This record gives sequence, structure tokens and C-alpha cells, in this order.
Amino acid sequence: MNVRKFFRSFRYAMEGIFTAVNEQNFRFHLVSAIIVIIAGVLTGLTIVEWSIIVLIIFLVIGAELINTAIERVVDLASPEFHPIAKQAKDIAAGAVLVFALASVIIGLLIFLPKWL
Ligand SMILES: Nc1ncnc2c1ncn2[C@@H]1O[C@H](COP(=O)(O)OP(=O)(O)OP(=O)(O)O)[C@@H](O)[C@H]1O
Repeated sequence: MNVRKFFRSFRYAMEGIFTAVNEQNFRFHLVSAIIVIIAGVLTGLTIVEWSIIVLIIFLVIGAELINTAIERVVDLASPEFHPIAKQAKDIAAGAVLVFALASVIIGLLIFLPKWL
């Protein structure tokens, strides 16, 4: 295994994450994640509940990263309006929405019984 190549790939991946931080949607997910973590600390969650919350936070952020990558590729391949380009962007955004909806439902299932 080439260790230098591995660390170089890691650095590029981190660059990708920092590039996406400039996206408004990505920041929205980050702020939402911080609010959920604070709520979790104040409410008191079990290890299993924390594991589920952490998993869903990373899944939503990962989905947003893939969505941003797809947006960039579409902008590169089709700077002019094209119905297929629209479908690609809208479907990628739809994927993030599906993950975000799942995270809201899971959040309600975990937090609501403790708060009520
Ligand atoms: N090349 C294109 N061809 C057809 N429709 C497009 C194209 N680019 C964008 N769209 C449509 O416009 C919407 C908004 O696109 P826009 O590029 O403004 O934002 P985005 O790429 O979704 O996100 P961001 O603002 O973070 O780059 C898309 O969801 C899509 O429906």
C-alpha cells in the first residue's frame, strides 16, 4: 500500500469537503447537525440513540456532498439549459431531501418520547 498516495487522496477529499462548506445548503445541514447534537446532550441519549443520530447526520452530509458534486459535473457538462441536466440536478436534490426527511422522522422518534 502506498501511504503517500493514501494521504494525498485524504487531503483531496478534505479539500472537497471544505469546498462544499461554501454551499448554503451544506451550511444549513451543518447548523442543523450542531443543533441536534446540542439537543441530544441536553436531553440525554443512550449509546444506541447517539449512534443512530451520528449515522443519520453523516448520511445527510454525505448525500449533500454527492449532490454538490453532481451539480458541479452538470454545470461543467451542460452550462446551457437542458432538460436532462435539469433532471440530473433535481433527482440529486431529491436524494438529499429523502435523507433529510428520514433524519427528521428519526429525530422525532428519538426526541419526542423524551420530551413529552
Ligand atoms: N443546465 C441546466 N439545465 C436545466 N436546468 C437547470 C440547469 N442548471 C440548473 N437547472 C435547474 O435550476 C435549478 C437550480 O439550479 P442552480 O444551478 O441555480 O442551483 P443548484 O445547482 O441546484 O444549486 P447551487 O445554487 O448550490 O449551485 C436546478 O435544480 C435545476 O432544476
